[in-house]
Amino acid sequence: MGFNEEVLPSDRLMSNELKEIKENEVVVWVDPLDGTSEVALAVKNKNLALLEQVTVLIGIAYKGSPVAGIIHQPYHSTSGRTVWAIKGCGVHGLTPALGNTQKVVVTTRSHLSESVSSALEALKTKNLADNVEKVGGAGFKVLKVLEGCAAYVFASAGCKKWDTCAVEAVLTAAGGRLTDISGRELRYEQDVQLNNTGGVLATASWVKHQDYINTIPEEIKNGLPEYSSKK
Ligand SMILES: Nc1ncnc2c1ncn2[C@@H]1O[C@H](COP(=O)(O)O)[C@@H](OP(=O)(O)O)[C@H]1O
Ligand SMILES: [Mg+2]
Repeated sequence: MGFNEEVLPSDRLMSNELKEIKENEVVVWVDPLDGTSEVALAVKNKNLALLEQVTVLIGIAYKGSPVAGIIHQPYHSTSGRTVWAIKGCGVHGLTPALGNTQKVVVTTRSHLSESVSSALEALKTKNLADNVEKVGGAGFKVLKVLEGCAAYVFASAGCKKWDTCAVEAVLTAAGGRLTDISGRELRYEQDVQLNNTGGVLATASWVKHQDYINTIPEEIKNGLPEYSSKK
């Protein structure tokens, strides 16, 4: 990727801050097919409804933080939809829910583990999860959070930076938050470790992120260490 230096510096409308961005400070994280297991299952079982859970994710990080994201959902309704956000410019393609009568928590359908189940049980006891829905894909789960679910909880280590960069940008623009399950920020520099080893916790704007962090038991958090942000 490069900048067209003949165009950008000559654009008088562009702020100095934007002109000063260096190429190596920008990283684009792409997941061309999020919800891979769901695609496989949809084909195997001829269950085309599962294709709704498939998304294409493009996230842009600047100095390690997500600043823009695109979540494209090709099989939404009849013609698909594209939900996107740029830091400071709001969310487009969907109107984020401002609350809900129930706190529905979404989690993995195909990568369940003991730590994921235990974290969900703990949240239920503190009324932070009235119901749990198991669905595929990081993109689809964050769309569910934007549309009225309270949180996306994945207390396990398999999720990657390309699963979370775009969705974090969109969720943050909607007033929500995405961290690991211990509340640590996820980093997106180009030489960062690829796995989100500390798990994923994404919450809607209308619930308290810290309540979810405080409720997930310490032994689960300690079982998911975040290694050095550099390889
Ligand atoms: N145990 C595991 N092994 C491999 N990938 C995993 C994993 N757990 C989570 N993931 C990753 O997290 C993403 C969301 O998982 P899930 O749908 O189970 O919530 C998956 O995206 P993909 O569907 O693009 O592979 C996959 O990259
Ligand atoms: Mg993925």
